[in-house]
Amino acid sequence: MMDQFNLRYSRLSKLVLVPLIILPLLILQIASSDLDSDRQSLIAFANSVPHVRELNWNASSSVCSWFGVTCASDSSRVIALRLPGTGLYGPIPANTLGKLDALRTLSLRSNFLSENIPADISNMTFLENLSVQNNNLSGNLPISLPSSLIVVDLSFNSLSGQIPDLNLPKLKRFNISNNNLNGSIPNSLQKFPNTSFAGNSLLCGTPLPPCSRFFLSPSSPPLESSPTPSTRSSTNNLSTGVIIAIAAGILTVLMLLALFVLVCMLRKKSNQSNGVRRAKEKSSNGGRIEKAVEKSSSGAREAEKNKLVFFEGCSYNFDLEDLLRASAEVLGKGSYGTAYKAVLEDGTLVVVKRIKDVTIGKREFEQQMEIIGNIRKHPNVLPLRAYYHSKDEKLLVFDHVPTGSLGFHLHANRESGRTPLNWESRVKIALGTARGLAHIHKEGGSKFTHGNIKSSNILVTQELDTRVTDFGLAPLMNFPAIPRNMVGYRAPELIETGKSSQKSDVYSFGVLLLELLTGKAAVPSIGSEEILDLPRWVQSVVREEWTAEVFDAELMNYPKIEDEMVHMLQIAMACVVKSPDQRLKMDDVIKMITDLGQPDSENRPSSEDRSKDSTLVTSPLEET
Ligand SMILES: Nc1ncnc2c1ncn2[C@@H]1O[C@H](COP(=O)(O)OP(=O)(O)OP(=O)(O)O)[C@@H](O)[C@H]1O
Repeated sequence: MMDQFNLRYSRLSKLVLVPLIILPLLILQIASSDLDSDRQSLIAFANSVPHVRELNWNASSSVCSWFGVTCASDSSRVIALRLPGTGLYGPIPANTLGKLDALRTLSLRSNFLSENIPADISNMTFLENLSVQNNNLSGNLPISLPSSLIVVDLSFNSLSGQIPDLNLPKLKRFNISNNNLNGSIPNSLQKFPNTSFAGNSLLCGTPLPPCSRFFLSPSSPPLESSPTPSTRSSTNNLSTGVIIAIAAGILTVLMLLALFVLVCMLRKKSNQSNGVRRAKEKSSNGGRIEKAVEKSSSGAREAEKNKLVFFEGCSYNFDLEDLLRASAEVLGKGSYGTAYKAVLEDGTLVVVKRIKDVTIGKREFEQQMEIIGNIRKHPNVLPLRAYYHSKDEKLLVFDHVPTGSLGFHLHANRESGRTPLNWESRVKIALGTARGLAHIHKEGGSKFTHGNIKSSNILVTQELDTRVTDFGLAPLMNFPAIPRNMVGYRAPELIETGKSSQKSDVYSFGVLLLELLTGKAAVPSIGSEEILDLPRWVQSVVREEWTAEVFDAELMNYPKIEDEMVHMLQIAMACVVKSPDQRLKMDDVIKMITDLGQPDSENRPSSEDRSKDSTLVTSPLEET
């Protein structure tokens, strides 16, 4: 009896107890293998995507404690990955992040990620928040995104093609502004404001202006492609009288247009001659600036026939004779000629640039001077005060900035215990330069370029206010008009074609930012190391993960600036992207530098946010 009971008991215990013990173990094992697979995916991602900031994803520590990683409360899966502003470079490889199929939040904003958004993102069937704004992502949008998405931010990338009719029923926030998208906005996304789509010049339809027939919404009814029979017949039935009337109308409009253009041209010409004040001509020789001018030419004799041309708003009261009598000290020899500090007899101090190798004629020279001189006043731009043109001499007159150039402050006397340019000053100079350059671009017109952005052309006042100088001179020389002294600042397409553009100016500006960050010169100069290709050098250092070596040793003593430096590095690298169209625009640069160091809850989590309890799951609407 007892034996029978024992037998039954042992069978029962096998039936009940074994599953009771084994099942949880099995569940645990499955859970741990899921977490292990998440770990593998993250490691594969980190191994194939270079990054400026170290991630500290050690195989020995728990994946749930890794930087930027958040796990579910039972530590079974990775549910959030937040790596904003980490300096991630290059494409997001397929089969890495796409395998994190329990992810709810993916935030990779403000990096340098490029190429397509991988299609396997659609495997993340729980994804609620996708924030990849401020990268260089390109190509078409994936045709399907997880239907669980609540927040999608893809703004400030280079995405192109049409927006597919995505099935995102839960979507509450959507931003795809500032890309290269075209076509019409699908019906399902038309409920979002126009700021969600702005900055895509070829995008149309509600909430943007209506589409032409070439850009139909994937979900809107097709437009009639051919005229209706009634319109066709009415066209065919136009009487000869009507046709003659239309022809006469067109002819009148054309004549009026021609008249209008003629009047405009005459007006412009008279404005130009009124826009300048010509200085009184005197005829006297001898003076030290004149000696510099006279050496090789009959400049002084020519001067008698020519005039010093001042621009409006200039308060100088001297003439060519005064200038020629001024004492002169050479400031330096540049790509366009020699710059002198000239002290006039009444004590007025100016800088005179003697331009050589001008290959264009007088009229073209004057036209270019008019464009430069008429750029309106701006606190960050050094205005051209006057110019002089004769057969043998070409002179430009500027205000003197006694405190010298950024190049001087950054590179001179490094070894001799000087007071280094601190981080705050560097940010102020970067911002001033960006503002000055943006103003020059706007005022000069879309074809007008600075053409010679480099640290010796960024003058810095006592108060660290920036004055951008030496702009618009490249067209005075014939093709290829690339200043010799700007080797390390030249954009790849400028080297190739010899033509500067506003985009090649952005590239040079990016190199200037790298110069501010690294303290290394982009042109060979006395007392500085010869690193001529700063973008390439920085990229190689970042790739090898020697991040700390990128930054100027002089900056290392300032506390709590690492975040700002990394962010500035990102701005710089987004200016020196190889493809001109993918470079930042100066207005965006200004905004980004202005935002530097501001607590940016919308765009940047603070370090406290990053170290939050890994089990804390916040609403995706709050955690972009
Ligand atoms: N208005 C100014 N006030 C004070 N220093 C100036 C002024 N303009 C130029 N300089 C300084 O004079 C030196 C020579 O200037 P210059 O513009 O001729 O040559 P560069 O800047 O070295 O090269 P590039 O001619 O290619 O621009 C530079 O160190 C420059 O910073």
